[in-house]
Amino acid sequence: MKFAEVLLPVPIPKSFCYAIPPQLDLELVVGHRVLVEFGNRKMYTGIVSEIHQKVPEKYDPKPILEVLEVEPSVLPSQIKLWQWVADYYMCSIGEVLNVALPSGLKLSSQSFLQIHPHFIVEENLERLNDREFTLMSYLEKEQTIPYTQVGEILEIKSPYKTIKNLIEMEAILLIEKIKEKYKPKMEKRLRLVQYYAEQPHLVDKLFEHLAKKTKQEDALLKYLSLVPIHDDHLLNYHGVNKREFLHVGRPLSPSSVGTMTKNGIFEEFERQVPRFELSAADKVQPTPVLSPAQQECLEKTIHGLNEKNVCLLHGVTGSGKTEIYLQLIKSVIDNGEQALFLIPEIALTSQLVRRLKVYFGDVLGIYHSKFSDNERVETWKGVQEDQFQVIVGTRSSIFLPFTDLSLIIVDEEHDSSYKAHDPAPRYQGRDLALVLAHMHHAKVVLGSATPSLESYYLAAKKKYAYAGLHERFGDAQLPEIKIIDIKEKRKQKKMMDDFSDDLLHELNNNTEQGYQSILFQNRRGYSPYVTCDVCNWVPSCPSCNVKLTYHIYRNELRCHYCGHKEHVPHTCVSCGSTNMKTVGLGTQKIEEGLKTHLTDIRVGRLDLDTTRRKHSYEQILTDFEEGHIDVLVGTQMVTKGLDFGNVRLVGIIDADSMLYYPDFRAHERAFQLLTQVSGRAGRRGETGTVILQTHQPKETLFAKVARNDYRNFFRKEIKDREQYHYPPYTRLIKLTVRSEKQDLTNQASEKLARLLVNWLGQKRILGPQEPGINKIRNYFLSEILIKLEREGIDLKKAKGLIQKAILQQKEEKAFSRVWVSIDVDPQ
Ligand SMILES: Nc1ncnc2c1ncn2[C@@H]1O[C@H](COP(=O)(O)OP(=O)(O)OP(=O)(O)O)[C@@H](O)[C@H]1O
Ligand SMILES: [Zn+2]
Repeated sequence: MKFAEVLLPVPIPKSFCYAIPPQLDLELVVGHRVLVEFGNRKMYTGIVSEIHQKVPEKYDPKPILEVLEVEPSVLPSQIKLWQWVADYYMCSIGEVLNVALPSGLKLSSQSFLQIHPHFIVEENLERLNDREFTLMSYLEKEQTIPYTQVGEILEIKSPYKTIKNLIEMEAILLIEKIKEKYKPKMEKRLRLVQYYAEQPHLVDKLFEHLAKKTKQEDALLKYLSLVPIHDDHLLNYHGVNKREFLHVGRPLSPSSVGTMTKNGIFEEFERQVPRFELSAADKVQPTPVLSPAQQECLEKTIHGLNEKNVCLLHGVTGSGKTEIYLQLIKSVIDNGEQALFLIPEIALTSQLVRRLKVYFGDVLGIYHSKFSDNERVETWKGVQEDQFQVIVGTRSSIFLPFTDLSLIIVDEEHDSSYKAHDPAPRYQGRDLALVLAHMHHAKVVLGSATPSLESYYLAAKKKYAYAGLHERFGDAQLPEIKIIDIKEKRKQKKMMDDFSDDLLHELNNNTEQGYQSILFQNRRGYSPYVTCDVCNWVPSCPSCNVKLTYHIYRNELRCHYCGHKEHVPHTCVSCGSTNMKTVGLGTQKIEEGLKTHLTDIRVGRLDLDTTRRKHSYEQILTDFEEGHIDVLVGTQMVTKGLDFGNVRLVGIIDADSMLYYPDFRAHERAFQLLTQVSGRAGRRGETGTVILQTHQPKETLFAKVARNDYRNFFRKEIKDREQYHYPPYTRLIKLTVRSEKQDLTNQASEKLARLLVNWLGQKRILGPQEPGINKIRNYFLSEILIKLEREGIDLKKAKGLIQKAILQQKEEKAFSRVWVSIDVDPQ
């Protein structure tokens, strides 16, 4: 008898043993998706992680019900990675599986039954017992029913036997019904019938024919101006988007165009809208020629990779790091191997994909959290079957089934969106990329204009190779950064609301000369709210301990943690006064202010509120790129890798708030953000300008940003980290204790902290303390921070003790409704 260890998507840190029925014995291998029963009548898709002959001692294993595929979807190397993630990030392998595997590959008790297409109930009445007959009649009526309903229909507890008989009889099929059906988006297009397109002289005849029908003539003219078939008749093949043809530019009469279609001049056809539209011909182009400085940097990188496997590519903003990545990826493709190009969450734009598609064509696959299940499964299969040699994707693409990975590029490696928060595993994509590479003997390039302190530290210690690129591509220079003293300006009455005279002047000037500008406002920790002018009462969220944020357009208050909304109160709940006023400074207020001070300027806004819908982020950037927006106001979103040649001015409304964020990374973040946003200015041709407004013009960090002096920034920051025992000198693990009662949370966290102090020592435990926001979604929170040394400590043992402490506490009855989440390397 053989057994299989099966991984299930449940938060229990182990695999589960199932018996392999004899008929499945030959086909089953590690990595297969199988259907199993778990708990009471629940069915799950599991992944076989091991096949063995050890008979379980304590229980009688249930059998595997089905093998769901011929070729396994998961590779043994992936299971190894999942296990690593579970161990390092202190969660169950089931939780990893849950994040790693696209939902399209996870069948669960939500599976469906359906009549086998060849089975006719009337002809088989004698073979069916009563129960089976009841179920089949039901199915004839309903077509498909969920597995979970079968018990109810038959009024029995465990319906599996009935189902199994019916499957064996080939009376029914078990199917995986995908919740979100993949519907390709179609568009209606229009083109000349091929007959005319191939013989342009006939088109001239056509004009004679249409001489008195001006509307039709008009339509034909417009078509020919859009699709110059006289130059190249092949252009006709793609035709034009029908709706745009009718309504964009000179409008046409739909009925005339309809007549022309009826008369066989135009023809309509449908085309699937590509997920990322390609503008150029779908031909693969040669990668760009590198400048001498880029070439040198490329050679240094290759040399570095050969020596150390990991290379930090530190290139100033606009230096053309992407072009260097392209060369590296190109040689991977030529060798017939795979490359993974990781980018931060928001940076996956059609701008970038278009750029890459042009060079790599069909071997480029895309993987994104915003894709539907089916799209993700498509990419998954494409990687496994070697259809894709290059994957560009966000952090979850680390979990794809690579067979022959030889290079990983982590672009903007400092970006905090590489870190996953909830749910577990709370992994750091950059760090995990290094682990994945190690498993595949692949190389890693970490690229950034503002490297994370950790990566630069390791490069300085010669653990990583280092390749610098200190100049911008072409003749472009780094922008000139002007520091403006807000306090001084106020004194001189030269502040108009939030704008200094210099900023308004530059904005005006820049726009008049036909250039574009970006205005950055870091809203984090400094958002607009409503307050009572008499008693200072501020409305807050009923379920979270936070102030509500004011949204000017809808004139309402919103909680940014749970989404709660309410009307702006007219009277103060606390003192009854009617003097309610708005305070604070968000992107919305900047946008409004700008419109009043510079009336002729077209302003756009890019932040969480304007980009909630699936394509709105793209849309705003396209509008900006096409010049429909003069000034783009935004949060951190405007800082990430945007490459617009026409931007010459960047304004930073208030640089100070970032410095005081209660986090040991505050200075690092501020340096990175300010440098990155400044780097959007003057990327081609004329040198850009940055106006940085602050109340502390003497702050040395700003001077370092202005001089682009990463090295001195690093020197000071790393000293502080060493002195106060923070990463990269230590490792942090953050525990968040959570319950519905404040007392209970406090008791539990204090007790847990005491236990940890006993086991790990006083100096390694900080807290418990209430976080700045101590109540979210009706749960009260408390945090414990554990600091572990980098060296000379048994990390595995320490983590084991932490887990044991949490478990031990959970077993106490008083704390059964307390939850503790673990965040290793919090960010
Ligand atoms: N060798 C080259 N040939 C042609 N164009 C280039 C070359 N190198 C860079 N460029 C152009 O210069 C601009 C900046 O390059 P890129 O976006 O790769 O910079 P980056 O280093 O990624 O900057 P950032 O860190 O600011 O995002 C791009 O528009 C790019 O197309
Ligand atoms: Zn809330």
